[in-house]
Amino acid sequence: MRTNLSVEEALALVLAEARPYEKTEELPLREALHRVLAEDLSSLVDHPDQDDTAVDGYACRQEDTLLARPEAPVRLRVVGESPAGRPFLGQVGPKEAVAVYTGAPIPKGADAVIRVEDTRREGEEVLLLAPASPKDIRPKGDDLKRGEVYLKRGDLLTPARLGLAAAMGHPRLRVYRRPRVGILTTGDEVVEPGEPLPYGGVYNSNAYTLMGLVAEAGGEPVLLGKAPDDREALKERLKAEELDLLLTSGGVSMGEYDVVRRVLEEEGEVVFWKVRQQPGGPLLLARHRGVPVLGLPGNPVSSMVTFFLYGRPFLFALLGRTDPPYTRLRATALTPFKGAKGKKVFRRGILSFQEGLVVRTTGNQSSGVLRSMAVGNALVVLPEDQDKEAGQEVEVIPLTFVL
Ligand SMILES: Nc1nc2c(c(=O)[nH]1)N[C@H]1C(S)=C(S)[C@@H](COP(=O)(O)OP(=O)(O)OC[C@H]3O[C@@H](n4cnc5c(N)ncnc54)[C@H](O)[C@@H]3O)O[C@H]1N2
Ligand code: MOO
Repeated sequence: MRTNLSVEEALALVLAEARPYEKTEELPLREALHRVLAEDLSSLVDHPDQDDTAVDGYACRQEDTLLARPEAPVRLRVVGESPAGRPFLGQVGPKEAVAVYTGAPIPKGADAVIRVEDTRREGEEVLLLAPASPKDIRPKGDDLKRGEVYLKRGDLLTPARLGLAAAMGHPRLRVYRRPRVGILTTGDEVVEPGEPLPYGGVYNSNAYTLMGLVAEAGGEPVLLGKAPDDREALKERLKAEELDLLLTSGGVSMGEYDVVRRVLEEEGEVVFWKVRQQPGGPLLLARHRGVPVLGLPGNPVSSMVTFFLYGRPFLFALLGRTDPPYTRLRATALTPFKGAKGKKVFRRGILSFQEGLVVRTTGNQSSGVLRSMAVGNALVVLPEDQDKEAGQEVEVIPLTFVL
């Protein structure tokens, strides 16, 4: 077992646990939002499927219209119309025009379009007050070319990408199944909200913060409740759930892991324990029957921060996601931030934009103060042995994308 690792060493070991993940399913478009594509997607069509018009107006031959001016309009005969969805199938000859509507194919023979605002209609004729031009023609394949790959395996299906998949003609998409992430609570003092709080008791908040973070990271949270006192019962429980990652909360500070630790020892191995960081110093990585286990420290802030910094990147790596698990920005500190000797520190801050990015502290930075995570929207990263004063630049990791 390794111990006292740097954040970077610990993250590398966690990511090394991400084995190729092959669990996929096919979903209709309407169910695929925020899932991750499991295959490259190429377009089944050209879009537009032929040259079409980007404006309402008249399609004609440019050479007929070159001299058109408001004082000397050019007169063309309107031989038909081509609304979107009902294309004009004839030919546009010299001195002829076809009324076209945005999205309609350009009829054969025409090579230019004039906007309706630059024309005057007189019965079967149209007067052009300016020359027609090809600039409002969208060439075939301008947006999508048949056979070309526009979405990649590992791409998160955002609303725009879901629309793009639809535009390419795909009714169903092969996506990764959400990795199943077990959340196991430990601690005799921990009780469920709704139960009476015993002397020295604490309500279980970690199960719910972790449930939310797992879902946000694309996983399927599997709430396993509190670790039973009985080793065999815990083994059966874990076997039945077929997990891709197991999170435990609490009981890691002095390596006393009770039932959980003994099950891990009997059926698995501990890869590392303790990282030079705060909060989250006592983080533990283990393996249990091929499933990586992150032993998250019980303090509410520590369990959230360690999941965000290690669990979330693990899930992204597992699915080969093309977007990063989090971003790093630089902001000006509005308040001082205290570092720690020999440890990388992650303070909670409120990040906002005031001519530039600025960040201020959420107040009490104790690992037991969950409010700091609820009020804050970013982690302020302090390298080992470094305090930051107000006015200095700091590294920040946004926790949400709403500032
Ligand atoms: N002698 C030492 N004591 C501690 C050390 C140390 O190095 N030496 N490390 C401290 C650090 S740092 C942390 S973080 C915590 C980690 O503790 P554990 O992972 O062992 O967690 P617990 O002791 O079980 O609980 C800590 C704290 O969190 C509360 N808790 C636990 N589970 C939940 C839950 N599901 N929901 C809400 N709150 C929970 C628990 O009541 C405790 O207050 O250890 C330090 N101690
Ligand atoms: O490292 Mo512990 O996570 O401060 O509270």
